[in-house]
Amino acid sequence: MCAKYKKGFGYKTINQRLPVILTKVIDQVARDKNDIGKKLGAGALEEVKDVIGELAKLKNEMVTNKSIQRTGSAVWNEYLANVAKKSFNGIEECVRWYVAPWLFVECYMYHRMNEAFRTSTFLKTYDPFRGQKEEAFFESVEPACVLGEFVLGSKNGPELLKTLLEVSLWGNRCDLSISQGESNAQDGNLVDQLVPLREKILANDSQQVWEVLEKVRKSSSSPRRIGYILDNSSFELFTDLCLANALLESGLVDNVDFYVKAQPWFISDVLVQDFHWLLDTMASLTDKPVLVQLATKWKENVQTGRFSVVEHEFWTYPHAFFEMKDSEPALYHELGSKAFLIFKGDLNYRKLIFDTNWDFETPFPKSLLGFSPAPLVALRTLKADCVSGLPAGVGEKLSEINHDWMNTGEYGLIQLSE
Ligand SMILES: O=P(O)(O)OC[C@H]1O[C@](O)(CO)[C@@H](O)[C@@H]1O
Ligand SMILES: [Mn+2]
Repeated sequence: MCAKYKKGFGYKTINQRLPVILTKVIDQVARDKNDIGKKLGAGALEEVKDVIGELAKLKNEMVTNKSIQRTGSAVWNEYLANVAKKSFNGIEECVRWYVAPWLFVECYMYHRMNEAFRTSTFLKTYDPFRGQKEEAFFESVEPACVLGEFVLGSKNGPELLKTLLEVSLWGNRCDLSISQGESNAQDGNLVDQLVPLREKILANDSQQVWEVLEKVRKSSSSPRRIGYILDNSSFELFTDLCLANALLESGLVDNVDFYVKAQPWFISDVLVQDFHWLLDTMASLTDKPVLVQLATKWKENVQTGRFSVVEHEFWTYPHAFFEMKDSEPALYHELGSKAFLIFKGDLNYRKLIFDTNWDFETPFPKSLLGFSPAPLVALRTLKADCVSGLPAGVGEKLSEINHDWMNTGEYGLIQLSE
């Protein structure tokens, strides 16, 4: 899929969404300029100007449909060469913003943005999205308290697990990329919304997920460790922690390894510091005892290693996941050592199914193209126009009602591949 078809979501993304997102990054850096200068001195101030120049250049390349440029990253250059080889007779110059695969181009924008920061001296670890992520959590403190009370007051077992799979799924509606950085917090009590939302789950394997996890619980291999490939910070991360908490406390698994991005990504994606920020912030909200209680528990899990946070550059590469086995065999092997994997969100889903226009009814495991390090579940609200594994007729019916149904975040999936 690429951005050349004006009716597709790819076109809208390259033509409207990404320029807005990048402009906001430039504005943010410009706003932070004086602070950075005051804190770090004149050298830093000069550098901020250079970074803004780089970002403006990037925006110009995007809106004028220039060729995708090589960068300082061998991995990205090799991927670009392969895209050229596969679709453009090897001519890299022909790989332009509107004709290159959409997934590649969208990731490339964030890669180039990060390169501008990372190659600087003073702004190496600057995260232009930090403020938005933090604000998003403060906007969802009330729904988080309600959910926290629910989690603490519930009995472990299949019902709670299935409920929390849905909670974590709908947490994925709160990403800041779909809203181009505008506030997109959880609205109201999510637990109460679950029943009416259920009809929006187009494929729901939560019972089978429970059965697979029961097998994990009974298995002799110890410790029973799962990998949780996270997506967004703030309320979504809170829902993920609630699910992980239930997995531990029900005795289904012993350890949860959370995989996070190593660079600011798609605005709201979790970085290591976002993970710890959330726990520290919850612990500091003394007028919200339920959040303090959960933070204490989860910090203890981090200290004892029952929770761990792992960053890996692969999650900010352009590769589809079926390519991981060859391009990042060590990570594939590492995921293969887990008893179960949870993949969150739209971008991870697109990478799982190679961002391909599958027939709606193609079985989900088949659309993973051989990616199968361990049994896995995808929890994803649909925010891009690709999907697989739908029951007969469902996709066709929804297309008749609203041609944009795959891009709105209104529908969800809980899909298992054993
Ligand atoms: O945070 P998520 O669920 O991966 O969504 C990321 C965003 O990227 C996209 O996949 C592509 O732009 C959107 O559809 C979505 O807004
Ligand atoms: Mn995201």
